[in-house]
Amino acid sequence: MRRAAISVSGLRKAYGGRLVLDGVGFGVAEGSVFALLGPKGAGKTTTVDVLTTLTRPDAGTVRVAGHDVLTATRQVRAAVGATGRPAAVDDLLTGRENLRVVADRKRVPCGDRAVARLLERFDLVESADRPAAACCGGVRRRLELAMTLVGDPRIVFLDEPTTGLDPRARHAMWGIVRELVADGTTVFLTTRYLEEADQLADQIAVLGRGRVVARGTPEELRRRISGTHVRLRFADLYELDAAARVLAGSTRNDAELTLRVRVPGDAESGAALALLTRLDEHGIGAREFSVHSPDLDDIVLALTGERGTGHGEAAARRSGDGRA
Ligand SMILES: Nc1ncnc2c1ncn2[C@@H]1O[C@H](COP(=O)(O)OP(=O)(O)OP(=O)(O)O)[C@@H](O)[C@H]1O
Repeated sequence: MRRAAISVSGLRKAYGGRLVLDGVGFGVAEGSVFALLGPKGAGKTTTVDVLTTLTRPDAGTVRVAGHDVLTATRQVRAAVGATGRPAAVDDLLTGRENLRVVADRKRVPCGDRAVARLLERFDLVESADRPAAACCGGVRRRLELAMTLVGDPRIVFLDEPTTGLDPRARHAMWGIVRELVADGTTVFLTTRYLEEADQLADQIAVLGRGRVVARGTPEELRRRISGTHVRLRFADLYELDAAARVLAGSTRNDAELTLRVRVPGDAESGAALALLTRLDEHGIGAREFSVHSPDLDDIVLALTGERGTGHGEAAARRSGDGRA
């Protein structure tokens, strides 16, 4: 069992009489990736702010890197790096200068060498001497992350690290997060993309109405709402009838000539193939098939009754077509 990098229990925080966090609790194992998901205004940023000592909790116990955030603020700050306000990129400075400013603030020994290493590691050498304002989104995000990692913090907080990035830059960022974890860093992530949490997180906590409403691995969460289904489309009503008889319990749509079949959330990759094989054994061929996984909106809605912010962007949707 790995040690806890972060442990939170009974965390409460109100703003002007409005309770934002109402007894939040979770633990994050050292060297793991933890994702905090929740609809807009659920309190994700407030939680991160408490964990990084930017905001004082009203009640509860919050320990980060073994230190209490209220009584050992300095030690917590020395152990963590966070994207967002404290590491904000200065547009007028170059990437190298931005990194140097953070290194000086953190009193990192041999600052120039540390900066050069980070530029190299984050593929920022080419753009190092350009003003940050002239850099594209992916480069800026890498710079922001590099600034977060000045001084080699043991715990890194990433607030929506890939929002607004194109798929290539997003995948590059995922690679960086994986490298960090391979080096033993603990990553605390907030994201609106279920796919991102899926790809990166060992554990996910869903915040809703000021509480953690669900916790588990991405697969465990999927299973809880069991929304995964396979959709099969047939050439005509005759085939649809035959398939519906074979796949008892499926939902049919005569107008679209489709069958919708629920599958366990943890077996989706083989689910379509298994269904197609079963139909084939009865001499039935499907025109098209697609596997639909629940997205963040589905999960948040199912668990909290609140609509999330993913707008379906996060849908982990795989589809294919072909005859069985
Ligand atoms: N400094 C503050 N003063 C007053 N209210 C605040 C303050 N910070 C946050 N809030 C309120 O607390 C609630 C939770 O905000 P928070 O930013 O933590 O949510 P979030 O889950 O990060 O949302 P988002 O996805 O929009 O970033 C919101 O209703 C917000 O308006």
